[in-house]
Amino acid sequence: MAITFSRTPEGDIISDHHLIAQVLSEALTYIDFLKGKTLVIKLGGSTLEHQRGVLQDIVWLHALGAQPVLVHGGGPYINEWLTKLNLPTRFENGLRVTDAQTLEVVRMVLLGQVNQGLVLMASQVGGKAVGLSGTDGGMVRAHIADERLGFVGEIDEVDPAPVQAIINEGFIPIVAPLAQGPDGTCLNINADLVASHLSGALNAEKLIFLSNVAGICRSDGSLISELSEVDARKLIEEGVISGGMIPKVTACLDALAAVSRVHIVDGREDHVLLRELFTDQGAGTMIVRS
Ligand SMILES: Nc1ncnc2c1ncn2[C@@H]1O[C@H](COP(=O)(O)OP(=O)(O)O)[C@@H](O)[C@H]1O
Ligand SMILES: CC(=O)N[C@@H](CCC(=O)OP(=O)(O)O)C(=O)O
Repeated sequence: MAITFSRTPEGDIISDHHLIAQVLSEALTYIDFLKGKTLVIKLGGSTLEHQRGVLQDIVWLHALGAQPVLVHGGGPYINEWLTKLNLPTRFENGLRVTDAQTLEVVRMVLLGQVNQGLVLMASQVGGKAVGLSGTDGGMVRAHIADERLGFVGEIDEVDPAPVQAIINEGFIPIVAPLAQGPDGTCLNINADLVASHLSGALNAEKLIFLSNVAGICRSDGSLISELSEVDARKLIEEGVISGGMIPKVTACLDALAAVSRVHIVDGREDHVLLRELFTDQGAGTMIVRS
């Protein structure tokens, strides 16, 4: 193999071999640290078209000894099916207004289409995944908090046992955001909130949101690399954080009670998970306790 040479920003000449050794030694510390640690990764519906690359990284993380748990959304896919069926799409503060007919579509799309598609894709990239939703084993229990939103749940509790059993058997759990209501009904839950509650219940090391933006941005579009709880609430009040970013940031803030590292990163970027987890500089926006 031919060795090529390049210059560092400081002007020093280094070889490819030198670079590879540098990257590996930086990564090895993180690889060692993440062994046996639970990582909850939320893949937004906005980013599902990049699922192959994301799943490849997740399968590698699993092979390296970490315990990744994937929670997925599917908002745009639900919208697409509602349009095909001539049903309306309506959101209030980033949450879907869900009547009985909409709930049927939500269940079919999230479980029948998105969840199963992810499980099959994980297998295509060499992993073994098991798909489930919050209704399985009564994992996510919720109640209707606001009648105006219809069958949308507010989470009461999460029992991590079904996901933990899947992890213990050596599989990667892939979770759809549905919940059991008080009388055994099915409720629609925003996937960001499921990811946040599940990360707390699993005592996860990290919670990472993959979305279709570089991270949280200011009103001029520039990226905020670190955001405190107080500033996050201010940006929501000012309307700088809006739409689907509201439940995401709310979920991040809720998670901070139990999980010390919460990130929002750009799921469209190749290997963003590996960059976030295995390099010193990280990626996207990190939300920190005030
Ligand atoms: N301050 C902000 N910074 C970045 N994105 C924002 C902000 N406010 C609103 N958004 C919107 O939030 C969207 C991400 O939320 P959402 O569409 O629900 O994604 P996902 O499907 O990944 O959960 C972005 O595409 C962007 O349009
Ligand atoms: C109550 C509520 O809003 N549920 C979401 C569930 C899917 C989701 O969260 O998908 P994203 O990650 O793509 O936003 C919905 O019906 O769209």
